[in-house]
Amino acid sequence: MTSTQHTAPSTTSPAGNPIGFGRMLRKEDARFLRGQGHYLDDLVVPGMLHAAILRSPVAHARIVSIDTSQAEAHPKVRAVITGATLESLNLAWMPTLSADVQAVLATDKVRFQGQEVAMVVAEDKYSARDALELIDVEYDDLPPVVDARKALDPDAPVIRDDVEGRTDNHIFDWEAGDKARADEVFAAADVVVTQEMLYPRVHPAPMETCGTIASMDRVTGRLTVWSTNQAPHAHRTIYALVAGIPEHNIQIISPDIGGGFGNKVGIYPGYVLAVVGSILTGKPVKWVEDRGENLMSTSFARDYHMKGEIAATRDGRILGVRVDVLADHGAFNGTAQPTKFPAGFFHIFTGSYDLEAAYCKVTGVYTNKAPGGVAYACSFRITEAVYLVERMVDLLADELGADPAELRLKNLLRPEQFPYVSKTGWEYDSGDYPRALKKAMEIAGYDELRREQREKRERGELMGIGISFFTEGVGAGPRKHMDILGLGMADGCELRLHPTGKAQLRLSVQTQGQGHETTFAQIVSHELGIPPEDIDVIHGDTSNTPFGLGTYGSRSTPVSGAAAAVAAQRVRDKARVITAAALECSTDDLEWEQGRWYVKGDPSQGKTIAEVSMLAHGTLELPEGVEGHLDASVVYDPPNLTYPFGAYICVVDVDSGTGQVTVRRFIAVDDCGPRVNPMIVEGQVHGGLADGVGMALMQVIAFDEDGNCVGGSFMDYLLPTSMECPSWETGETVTPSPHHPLGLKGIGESATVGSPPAVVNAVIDALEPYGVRHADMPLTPANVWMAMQGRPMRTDLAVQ
Ligand code: PCD
Ligand SMILES: [Cu+]
Repeated sequence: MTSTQHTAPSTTSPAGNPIGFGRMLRKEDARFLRGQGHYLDDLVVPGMLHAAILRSPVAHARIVSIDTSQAEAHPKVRAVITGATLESLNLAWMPTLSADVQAVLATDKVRFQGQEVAMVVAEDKYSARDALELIDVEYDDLPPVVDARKALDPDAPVIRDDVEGRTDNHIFDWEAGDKARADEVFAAADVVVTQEMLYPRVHPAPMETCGTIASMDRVTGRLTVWSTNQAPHAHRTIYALVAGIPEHNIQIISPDIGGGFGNKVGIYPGYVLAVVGSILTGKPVKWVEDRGENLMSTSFARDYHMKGEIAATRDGRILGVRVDVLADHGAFNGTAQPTKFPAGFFHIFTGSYDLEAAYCKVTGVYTNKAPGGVAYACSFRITEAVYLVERMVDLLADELGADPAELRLKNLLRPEQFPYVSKTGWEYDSGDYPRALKKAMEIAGYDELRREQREKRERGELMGIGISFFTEGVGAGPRKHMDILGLGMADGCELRLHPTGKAQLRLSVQTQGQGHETTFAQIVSHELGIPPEDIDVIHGDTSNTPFGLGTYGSRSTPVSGAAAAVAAQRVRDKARVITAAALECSTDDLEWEQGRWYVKGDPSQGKTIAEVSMLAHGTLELPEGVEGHLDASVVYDPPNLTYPFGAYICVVDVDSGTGQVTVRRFIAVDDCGPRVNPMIVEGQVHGGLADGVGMALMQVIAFDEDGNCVGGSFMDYLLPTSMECPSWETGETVTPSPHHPLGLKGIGESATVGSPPAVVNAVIDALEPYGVRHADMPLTPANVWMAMQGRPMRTDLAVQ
């Protein structure tokens, strides 16, 4: 045997990318930046027709009659579908993700402004829209329930009279924690602070709106659905269950997605209608909503009215938190969350602190508003929970006259307490919280900022410093703990190694802009030592990928990322056996270095993964029990959620003349374990911070007294731009998850979760000279101004 000189493996690929983790440009950007992305509305299916939806102009009314004759007479119209059409197909109602039903098209009543009333299918989209105006609907107005706090009044109109025997607007009562113990702790505490607060109704508002193309082949009975959705496999199963189409005859293709943020998890009436339209016309039918439809009718987020209480000793030891929540779920309970958790993971509201007791009660109610309750950048209500506790801690600091940073440092869980079981039953896997907060304070120059603030206050200038510390539980989830509609939350993954050593990774999760085509290739690259550019990531097509529940709740890295790592490890183990056979040695004699098995003590004798792959496909006689090829497939059931955390500090200036808030600095220290691609992680954090500034300062889907949605366009529902955002200052600590094979925790939602309380805490801190204790988001100039006058506003109602 010829012995070649052995050199250490290269840490970069021929294309200059890292082998494994590290900064690299996103593989997908080559096509996005050159206009080669394929979003739903780019797709043209031969013979395709176009659909448009007629929506209710009012929030609550009985439908007296619908006349479609003129629309049907329109020369380009192929079909007009009403609730009556659907009733004949038994499709007028569809199940929601929370065991309720939702009208696909209204039959009896309309229950929110923007609700689907009829669909027109026409030869082009303009004709479809024109024909909507030819439909004549007679409504008999009913009083709407707009204020969630009045939904349970005895004389409130009953919204869901479609459900037999229903006499009120109550959906559920749910509680967590130990009430008796919490009451004891509160009774004995030196200090108790109470505050009511609203996490306003907001909207994920992805850049691309929702839409679908449905094609039912009358000959084969095969349904192909292209849709911009975050969970193609779950959609396939739901279509099978709802429409009774055999699941193997359904293919869901999720193309490039222009942002999801939770908005594209569920199934909307328009999707079902496109399928019906295709069945009726025998042609593919495309339906894409416009911006107003997206904001007015698809899943909103939050809308939690919370009453928080925090108990502590006089010297600042936090003893307990209690909270009572009124959750506005709109007209149908369409909340997307694991079955057992009607209030999502809200009971993580104990935050990052070592408490003695905690208790929460959540009551869900119907109102005449759009349904949903989606986890917009929030692992199922964690955003609300973090906001609650971080506001309460600041209120406590104010009450005690303590510095909010000091108070947090005093009460944060200590590293030696992990794994830590919270008072509401969560097992936090790992963390070093004080280190993260100290690091953020160091980057911010905290003491210096406080000195600057004191000086400014003397001059009458309003400057505020806001802190928030958050813990999330992401990566849903262990099948022993959670499911969605009875489906467990494990993810499948398949890794194929081609003879030449190039690979293909097939995932059940679905990227929406997060960069999975890059980071998942990096995960495999990390385990196998092959260049990331040689690993093709395939997703978004149910016929070409293994089953899994999709991408939301920052679950891709914790669940599918683990699946990919385990698959790669299996390939590596198999490669070891084949290398041993080829080199005629024992597997025990082999040692691994990046990308290669070699003989201990003789590094020149070895085989790279590419070489082994060729051998595995070749004629080499393989040992007993070893199949040819290196492929591996895995289903990963996570043992626990992963618990990323972070410490954020926001610095604002408030104009005392106008109430205008300027976010001057924002420091974000995040810990998501090791970072697969630090550039992508920073991008995720930047995006989430901007989201947080938007929610804190400018966004709310508000309603007037008639139930009109005041926020149905980007003229009213404002998105933050770089003009409203500072240059973000980021930092990191790294605490690996002990149960994830690579220690990875999710990051996708962290910044959206952690930033709103930091901004609000900063604004309230700035308003201290005015004695302001609290004001609800969004802290618009008007709202800040009113708070300064001692007259804080109801931000959810457009009429005061
Ligand atoms: N450690 C670590 C982690 C992570 N990572 C990365 O980062 C990202 C993210 O991740 P995650 O955390 O896992 O997550 P996911 O699952 O992937 O995703 C999801 C998320 O994501 C975020 N982000 C984003 N971005 C973009 N661009 N777009 C979008 O849409 C979005 N969305 C949002 C949301 S809202 Mo929900 O749905 O609401 O629940 S949830 C969510 C990816 O790529 C990964 O790989 C790394 O690197 N490292
Ligand atoms: Cu939430």
